[in-house]
Amino acid sequence: MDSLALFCTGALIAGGIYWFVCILGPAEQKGKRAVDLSGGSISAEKVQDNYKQYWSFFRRPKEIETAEKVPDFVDTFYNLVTDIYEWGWGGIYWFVCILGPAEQKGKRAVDLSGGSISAEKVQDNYKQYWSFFRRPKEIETAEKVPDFVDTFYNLVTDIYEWGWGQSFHFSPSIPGKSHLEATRLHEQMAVDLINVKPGDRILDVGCGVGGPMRAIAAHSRAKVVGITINDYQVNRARMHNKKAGLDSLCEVVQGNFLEMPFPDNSFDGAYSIEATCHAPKLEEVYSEIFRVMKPGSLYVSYEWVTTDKFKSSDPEHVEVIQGIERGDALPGLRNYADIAETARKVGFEVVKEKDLAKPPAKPWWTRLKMGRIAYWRNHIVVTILSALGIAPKGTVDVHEMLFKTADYLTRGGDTGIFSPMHMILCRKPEKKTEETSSS
Ligand SMILES: C=C(CC[C@@H](C)[C@H]1CC[C@H]2C3=CC[C@H]4[C@H](C)[C@@H](O)CC[C@]4(C)[C@H]3CC[C@]12C)C(C)C
Ligand SMILES: C[S@@+](CC[C@H](N)C(=O)[O-])C[C@H]1O[C@@H](n2cnc3c(N)ncnc32)[C@H](O)[C@@H]1O
Repeated sequence: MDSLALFCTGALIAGGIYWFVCILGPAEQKGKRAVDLSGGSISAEKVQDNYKQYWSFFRRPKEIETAEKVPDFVDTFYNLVTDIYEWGWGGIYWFVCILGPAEQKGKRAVDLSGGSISAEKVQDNYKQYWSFFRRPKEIETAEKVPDFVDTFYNLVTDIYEWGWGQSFHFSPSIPGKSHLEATRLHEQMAVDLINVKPGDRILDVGCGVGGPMRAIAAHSRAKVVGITINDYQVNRARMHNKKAGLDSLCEVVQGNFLEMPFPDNSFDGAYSIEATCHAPKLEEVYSEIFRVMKPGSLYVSYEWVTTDKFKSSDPEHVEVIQGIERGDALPGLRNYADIAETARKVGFEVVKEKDLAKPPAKPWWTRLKMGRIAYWRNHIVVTILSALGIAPKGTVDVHEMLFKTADYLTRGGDTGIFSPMHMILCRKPEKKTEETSSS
């Protein structure tokens, strides 16, 4: 059996088991399960008799003469069928919800698109993306990176939202807490670190569709301005902000974080969550952030890095890191030691630095591992939707790329050679120091 056939068979078996379990599982969130089917208010041992009576009464509806008996038999009918209806419709509803929202009001599989790329160009754009990022170490034309990152987010934004939620980042698992709660705590920690007050204006560098921005605005009551290179994300983020009733606190701007459309010294604080890793040179984005921050204000970043366990002489380490780079549009992962050095170089004081992935924190990658069955199911859904012409051609390739990337990320976590949450907290000094003003 070749690998494609093996993959399809595996996917079908996994999908079948999952679906079987879920037919027997909840119809809606807390709905009706097949194992709970009953005879309504008829006791279990009388269901068969009641069915026979019902059937002999309604078998020939045209001949029903005793009209006053009808309501009673209608009642019997509903006792017999209510659970089956609930289960059956629930099953259909549930299937739609497999195709449905990741979070409460998220993205449905039938709405998967190529972002701002028209459906017929998705496959070509994927090929262009892939030929650019296939060998990240060889990327020489750094100025092309933001364009390709933009293409990447056109291709993946809907899949991320559908399969992950509105926050495009990781967070350490927290026993007893859901992914969503752990995500929120990780986001709130960022804004707590930069000491902002209600009404302050802060910057979200690389804001995605704004999951963190909304959580941070709601938690701190600060006004958050987010910037993303991707136009499609701007529209999604604005739509979500409005739906969440947070549009008075959250603003979203399309732009390149290497040349931001904001005046000098205009923000009371800034943060970036797993976004600056897309910059070809960290120094360029850090110096832009430094420029727009007010003197004395704080900036926190969660950076993607290779850790002290990474050995460039180990081919397996290199394979994992390159796999992460190409599946995540990264022009080259940085080593953790470069982060603080770059921050200082652009003029920041480094207040604190800590890898939030290190124990006692619980693994951030368990969510990826646990999601594997869902990825197979998603793969089947995407393949079917794409074959039916509902999802753009190319969506299957993008999904497959993400599938592989999830595996590299998990290996990066398991081996400890990679962290997506190397935290650095920096202050812009009140006055420029001698050293930075002369350099
Ligand atoms: C910070 C970045 C993104 C980090 C994560 C949010 C995403 C990295 C890999 C993504 C995913 C991998 C597998 C997908 C799966 C196959 C699909 O069925 C559903 C979506 C995934 C789980 C997807 C979700 C987002 C990620 C976890 C980078 C880009 C700097
Ligand atoms: C992995 S997402 C993280 C989004 C968000 N911080 C979150 O956690 O949900 C990275 C974000 O960085 C943005 N980005 C990457 N390169 C950029 C650039 N040059 N200018 C502006 N935004 C950029 C992407 O558009 C995307 O929104």
